[in-house]
Amino acid sequence: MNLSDQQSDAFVVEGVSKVFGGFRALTSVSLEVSHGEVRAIIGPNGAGKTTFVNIVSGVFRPTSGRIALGGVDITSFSPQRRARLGLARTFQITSLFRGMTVAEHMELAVRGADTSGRARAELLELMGLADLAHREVNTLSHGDQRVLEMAMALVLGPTFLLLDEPTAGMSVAETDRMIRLIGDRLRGKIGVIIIEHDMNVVTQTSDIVTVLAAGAVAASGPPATVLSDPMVKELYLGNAASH
Ligand SMILES: Nc1ncnc2c1ncn2[C@@H]1O[C@H](COP(=O)(O)OP(=O)(O)OP(=O)(O)O)[C@@H](O)[C@H]1O
Repeated sequence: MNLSDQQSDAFVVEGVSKVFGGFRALTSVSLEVSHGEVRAIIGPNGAGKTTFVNIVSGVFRPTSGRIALGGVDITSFSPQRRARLGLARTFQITSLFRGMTVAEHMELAVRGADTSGRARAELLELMGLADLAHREVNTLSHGDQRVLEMAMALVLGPTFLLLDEPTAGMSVAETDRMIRLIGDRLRGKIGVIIIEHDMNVVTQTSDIVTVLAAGAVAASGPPATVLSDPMVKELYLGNAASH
């Protein structure tokens, strides 16, 4: 894969490696996510998922390799500059402010950009949060808080959204709602990269699953194929080394 050959609206990771001290956390990871695609990244503990998220979002620089968004090489861009180019993200740990309302969080999320209050209200409506606009966030359920974080990430109209374990800590009903939001509201409209442990979520939301193991891509393909692959099952059972 060559950055100059890529589809211009795709998100491209090309030969990315990351070394911490003497430890190689990622080894030549390459993937390409199309606009409108939902891509799940899975892998057992320690596979390199968090390192991957931090590199994609601009928290870490890769030791080698490149990242491009919409034909622009963003490898050296800060998280803020990536966001301005259309790459939004949510975090594993919730990052809301107690005492502030849902609507105030949406204002905070636009960071002074020229967006209308009406557009923000429509987004809240779309995400099922309209009735909660004037509630303080600490009075919301965990599920509503996570959906608000997603709405905040969407407020500037990103072309790609990175979701870091969006269903972590959710009840079954909350998880089902998140699956519907990703499937109905995001899929086909923007590119989504979802880091997820729940295979039910992966199966129901993603077009393609990429499996990371020991810092490298071990498999990639449609969820039904990848999740039934004996090698992938063994990775999760922790006995891949015996084969
Ligand atoms: N800052 C760091 N310094 C040294 N080693 C690190 C650092 N960050 C991560 N690692 C190592 O890199 C490997 C991959 O870690 P990473 O957190 O990316 O995996 P993960 O797939 O997110 O795991 P989990 O699902 O358990 O969160 C691990 O062996 C980890 O110990």
